[in-house]
Amino acid sequence: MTALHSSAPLEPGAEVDLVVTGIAHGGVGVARHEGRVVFVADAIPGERVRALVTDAKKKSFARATTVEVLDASADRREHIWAEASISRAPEDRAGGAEFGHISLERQRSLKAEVLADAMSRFGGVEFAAEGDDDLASALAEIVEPPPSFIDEETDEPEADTGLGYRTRVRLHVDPETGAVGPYAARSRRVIPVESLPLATEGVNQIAPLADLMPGVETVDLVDPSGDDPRMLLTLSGESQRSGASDPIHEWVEDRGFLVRAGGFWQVHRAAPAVLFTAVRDAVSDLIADGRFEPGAGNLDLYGGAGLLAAAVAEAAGTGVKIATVESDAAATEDAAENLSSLVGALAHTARVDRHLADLLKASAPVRDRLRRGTVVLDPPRSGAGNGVTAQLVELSPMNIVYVACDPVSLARDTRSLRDAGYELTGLRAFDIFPHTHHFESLAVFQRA
Ligand SMILES: C[S@@+](CC[C@H](N)C(=O)[O-])C[C@H]1O[C@@H](n2cnc3c(N)ncnc32)[C@H](O)[C@@H]1O
Repeated sequence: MTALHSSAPLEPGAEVDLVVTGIAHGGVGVARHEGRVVFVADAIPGERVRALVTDAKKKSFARATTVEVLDASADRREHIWAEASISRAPEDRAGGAEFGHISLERQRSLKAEVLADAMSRFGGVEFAAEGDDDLASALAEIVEPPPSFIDEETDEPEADTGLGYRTRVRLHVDPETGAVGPYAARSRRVIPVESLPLATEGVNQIAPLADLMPGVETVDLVDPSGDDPRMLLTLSGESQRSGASDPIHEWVEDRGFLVRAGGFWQVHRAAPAVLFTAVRDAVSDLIADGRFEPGAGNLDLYGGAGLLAAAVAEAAGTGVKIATVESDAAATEDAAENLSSLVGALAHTARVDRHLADLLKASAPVRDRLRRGTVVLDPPRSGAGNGVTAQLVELSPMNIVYVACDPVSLARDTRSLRDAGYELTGLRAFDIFPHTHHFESLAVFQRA
């Protein structure tokens, strides 16, 4: 039986037995079958699994999904979401919790491996163990867990379950049946589910999981820290979401932010505070090293509603000069409001590449102020990219504080910045998407 599976050809629909030896970007295991790489979903490095081949078009690699665990890892757990478990057929598994079958500690060490591997292969940065630590334990500490919340009933810190954190969830509607649910992993098939274990209680209370919603395309559930949870609907064939521009309030510790219901806001209920604090601390370190000038041309690129510019101001004082650049006009309006207590803050609606192109044509005194400045950037998943990175290098700010949600994009941009003479002086990572393969990183670069 095993021998038959082991030698089965790699073609869609075939089942093969695989030994999973590593983890790849995207949260999939890496195995080999007759010399060819196979990316295996729902497995853990160290396991032997039987997997269904789902895609074998490429010569260099194939894709497969675990259907049975033959030798389980000690880190395998019952999936946190019954509807995403491997007891279901691959096409019936809910997507969005692809690490939900792994212990939280191992999830974090796998994320650390992905970061270290990306930094080594694309960024030219090798992770080294410090002191008596071996590399594995040094790596294990790179990805920091989110802080515990205090349970309002017991006044004790909540257990670290990695559940109940998403304040934003998008559900989809099956165009034929009207059923509402998440997409299946790697497909656009709507999977009806009984609950959303990664989402907050507020999101779960309003989630229309048992309803049929014909004529609706997407259902966005939003649970702001300062307002009641709400649902934004996109009707079939329309691009606007109902209520998307309604103002809502978010709290980051004791600081209030105005945001649009449909605008960008960090997803984990702890994430705004985690990233605010990390950027504030990075800027405080630059100040302590005499490398930060409050009156220089400081920038918060991809600035959203101004969360990270506010973090810079918390470290550098309310007299800091800083401009946010954001393509969404409504988010820029919110940033202007959120930063209104800072006399030196400006909020621009612009694409970052276009804004930087304008700055590069500015007068010599303006260019000099920008050269003495610090750039914070928090781009979408694709990263700054070669174009914006080249513009940053030409602008040549003293420091770059880069917040990244994709480790490979960060690593690629790290190489460009290092090649241009920037030194990577700090790197942290935060597990603010538990039970998924995602995590956030913060890298600090200093001009030599
Ligand atoms: C990851 S979010 C970060 C927002 C903000 N820093 C925060 O933490 O709330 C990225 C933001 O970049 C904006 N954006 C995406 N592409 C852009 C571009 N080319 N130029 C300017 N802003 C862009 C999005 O609208 C979004 O608000």
